[in-house]
Amino acid sequence: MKYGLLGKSLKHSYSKEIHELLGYYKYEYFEEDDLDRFFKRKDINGINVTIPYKEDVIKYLDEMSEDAKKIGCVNTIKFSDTIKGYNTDIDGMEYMISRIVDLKGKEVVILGDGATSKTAVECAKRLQARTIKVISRKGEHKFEDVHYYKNCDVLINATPVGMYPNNLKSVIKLGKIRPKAVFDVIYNPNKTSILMDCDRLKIPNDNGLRMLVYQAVKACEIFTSKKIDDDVVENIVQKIRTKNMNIALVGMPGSGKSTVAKIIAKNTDKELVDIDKIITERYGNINDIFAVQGEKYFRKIESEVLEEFSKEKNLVIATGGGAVTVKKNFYYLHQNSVVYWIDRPNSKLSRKNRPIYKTNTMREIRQNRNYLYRRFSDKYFNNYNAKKTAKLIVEDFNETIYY
Ligand SMILES: Nc1ncnc2c1ncn2[C@@H]1O[C@H](COP(=O)(O)OP(=O)(O)O)[C@@H](O)[C@H]1O
Ligand SMILES: O=C(O)C1=C[C@@H](OP(=O)(O)O)[C@@H](O)[C@H](O)C1
Ligand SMILES: [Mg+2]
Repeated sequence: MKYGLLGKSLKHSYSKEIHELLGYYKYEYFEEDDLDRFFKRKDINGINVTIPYKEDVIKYLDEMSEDAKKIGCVNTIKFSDTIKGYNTDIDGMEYMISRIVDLKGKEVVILGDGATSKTAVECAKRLQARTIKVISRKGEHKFEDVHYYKNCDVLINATPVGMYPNNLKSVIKLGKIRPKAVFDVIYNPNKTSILMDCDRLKIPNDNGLRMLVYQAVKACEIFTSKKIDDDVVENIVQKIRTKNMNIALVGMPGSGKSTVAKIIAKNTDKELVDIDKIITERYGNINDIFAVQGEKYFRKIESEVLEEFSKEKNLVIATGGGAVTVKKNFYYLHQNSVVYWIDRPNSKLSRKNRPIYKTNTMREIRQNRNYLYRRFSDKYFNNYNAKKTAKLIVEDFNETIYY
């Protein structure tokens, strides 16, 4: 019995993890250049199909489901007496959307015109949207004209722009359009720049993880002829988020970020990334950097290191106390992290080896930064006792990533 995913570059896929959590079979990755060769294999029972083969596989099929025919894309194939293609992406998309908004009678704008966009169009039709506009780079309606649809109800990003490792790229700016709900089929990073802007503007949104898990569950049902509960979907979504998302700490210099982050890493399977430590390893002592090249240069390299690490997964990130003074660091951090502000009273803050306290008093720093710590963080904890703080943060993280 062989099950797996057919595609070209599958390093970052979550499919193996999802299917194996379902527990019915082992799941392999088939990275193939030659589809003729693959479809000659006799040992395959079921596969999922991903970029770039969702249309290319059609010629090898004996039958197709109605949805697959309508969309013209196949993401699931069952091999029995015949080879039958299905599209369960559309079911995943329906699940993702319908948890948040009823599409009936709504004006929908879809970004992109590739395979996922075709799925989104059929999904919007199935859910009885009033109007469906596809905008793309080269099509009839263009990304730069997105402002024509300023008052649309629902926006769906069906492009891969902004997907890891090209984090924070986006085909449109949300300011030009004010939908009432937004969906992004991307799930790595957890939040694309569009979704972070939605959070800021309190626009309901979801990323593509639920769609991904749900399409896998529907594929599994096809493979095994078993019915799987929606609870299982939510359970897997939570497990993947717990494993993939980061915990990031911000707060005053000397408030215990490095200490608490170390304890969290010890007590979870998350890897510790102390931004100051990496800067020291790469560029030398932080006191010397402040003394020789100055604070501005330090902020530049701090941002670069933060950008590099904060798009990775399953980390505990201890930031330096001044990370909040650079605006773009907000986006670096929030794409994959729940951000915690930890604090201690001024009298308890450590000054040792902290060049920032040479040029500014503690009061000044607090005055300049407290509102930034508040703005940057999702939650606040008084770091009264480092072990306790670490424990409370992990508990909170496990609860809050479930949304
Ligand atoms: N809750 C706490 N109680 C007492 N000392 C603490 C606590 N948290 C951290 N410390 C101590 O404070 C100092 C600064 O901690 P550190 O983790 O380096 O802070 P930051 O990374 O925020 O600058 C260290 O000596 C650390 O052991
Ligand atoms: O607050 C700041 O401006 C700084 C805090 C330090 O990190 P800690 O907060 O870990 O002390 C370190 O990044 C650097 O000395 C600058
Ligand atoms: Mg530190």
